[in-house]
Amino acid sequence: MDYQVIIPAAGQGKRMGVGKNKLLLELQEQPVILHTINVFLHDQNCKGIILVIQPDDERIFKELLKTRPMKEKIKTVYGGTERQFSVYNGLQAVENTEIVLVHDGARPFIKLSVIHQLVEKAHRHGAAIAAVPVKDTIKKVDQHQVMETVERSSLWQVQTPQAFRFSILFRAHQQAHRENFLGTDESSLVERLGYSVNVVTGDYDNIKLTTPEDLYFAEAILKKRSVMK
Ligand SMILES: Nc1ccn([C@@H]2O[C@H](COP(=O)(O)OP(=O)(O)OP(=O)(O)O)[C@@H](O)[C@H]2O)c(=O)n1
Ligand SMILES: C[C@](O)(CO)[C@H](O)COP(=O)(O)O
Repeated sequence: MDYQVIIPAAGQGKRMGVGKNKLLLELQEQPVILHTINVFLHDQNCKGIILVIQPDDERIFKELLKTRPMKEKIKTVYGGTERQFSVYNGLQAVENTEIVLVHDGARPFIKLSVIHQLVEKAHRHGAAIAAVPVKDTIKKVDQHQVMETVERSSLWQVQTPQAFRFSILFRAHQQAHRENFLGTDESSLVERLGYSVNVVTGDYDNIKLTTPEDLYFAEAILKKRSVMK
């Protein structure tokens, strides 16, 4: 089943602390953002990629994409000050698709099998997200004091991709915009409209590169993959 994907890549990478967009850092001699985009470029079911960038990064992203095969699938738009605003800008550039995915540029290890399950679930149910069960014990803490140990059997760590019928996600973003609601993922906007969201079991390798130690994990994942090839 065909789909289009919005890839938000307009963040500042403040928690990575490298003084530039972390998606331009290299993993095995290739910028993080290319690892992410390549997955979708090579997927025949992906009919369009909306890459959301900061104006300051435009020149460098254009240069990176110049030699990519099938680069005509990529449309570039500018992002906003928050991830949600970047995705909203991306949504406005999507044309003619039943299913739209949102996938963080900062998650370069997404697998095609998960993408395809999400697309099918979104087609059938309207909304689907990738997530993995929480592995640690979770506690609520206030000022370094434990308030509560949370029952974890129903807790899942949510990732991207998140897949939706375009009409649902667009409406959810419009409503969030009108009501000044800011969520940390797309699903939270859709949940507010009363839709149920399907959960596809993702992959613990699908990490988001957020803080410096994530780069070590990323190198380890790439190494494991090259050994398994
Ligand atoms: N205004 C923003 C903020 C984030 N993102 C993108 O959303 C994804 C997930 O965000 P996060 O990991 O929080 O990235 P940053 O915002 O760059 O990180 P930080 O919060 O540490 O500055 C990243 O691919 C990032 O580029 C975006 O497109 N526009
Ligand atoms: C959407 C997301 O990847 C789900 O885990 C995440 O919430 C985005 O990251 P942020 O750091 O909250 O912007």
